[in-house]
Amino acid sequence: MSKYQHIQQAAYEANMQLPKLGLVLFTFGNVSAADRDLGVFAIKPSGVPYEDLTPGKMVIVDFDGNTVEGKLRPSSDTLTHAVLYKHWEKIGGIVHTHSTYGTAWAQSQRDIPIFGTTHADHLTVDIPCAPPMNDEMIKGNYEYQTGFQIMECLEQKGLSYEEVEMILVGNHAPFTWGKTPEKAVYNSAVLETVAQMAYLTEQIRKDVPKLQDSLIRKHYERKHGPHSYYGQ
Ligand SMILES: O=C(CO)[C@@H](O)[C@@H](O)COP(=O)(O)O
Repeated sequence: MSKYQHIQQAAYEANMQLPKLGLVLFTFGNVSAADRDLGVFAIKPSGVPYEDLTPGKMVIVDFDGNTVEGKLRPSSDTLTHAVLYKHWEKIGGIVHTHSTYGTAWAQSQRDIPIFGTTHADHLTVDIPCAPPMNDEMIKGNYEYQTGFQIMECLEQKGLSYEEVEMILVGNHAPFTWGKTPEKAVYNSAVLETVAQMAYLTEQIRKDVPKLQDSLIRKHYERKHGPHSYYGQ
């Protein structure tokens, strides 16, 4: 019996939500669940179809990206997860998907504008898109660099990872996180829904005005409590 079975079970259950929510195809994407006291996380094995997953197949990795337990190769995005767990002390779950609308916005290298209250219920700002990697970063370790691409984008925009729990990585796809893997999965579904609504909104009308700050504040604080607004 693995001493990590609690996070293997949590990672397995969260991974199985992705195909159920229509957020992944075949073996795209991955979810991890961390135990911060043990300094490790359980992550989906690379290239394994969701229908073949079991809790025991989740690979245990430390926050430096070293495999601690497991026979299978951890996800190819493991180092991105490791960088974020190492630098963001309050997160316990990370999701990466190639969900259609979120990935289309990431490929367009655009932030997803805040057009409506559905978006404002979850964030008070546009969903950020990290600029694509430069040649220098690409020469390095791609997945390791993606973690820094994500952190640097939030930092440059003056955003906190505890308030904005989702991002698009330019030319790649969405990453989301949260205190738990369940919250990270929830955030991935919210991102995909908001991405689809924003795309369709721009199809209906090109010059769409963004939601006014007063309504963003009203909606966000109604859901998250007074003085929780952090928009720009
Ligand atoms: O981002 C990508 C590929 O661009 C990965 O999420 C996707 O192919 C899944 O890879 P893994 O099976 O997790 O190694």
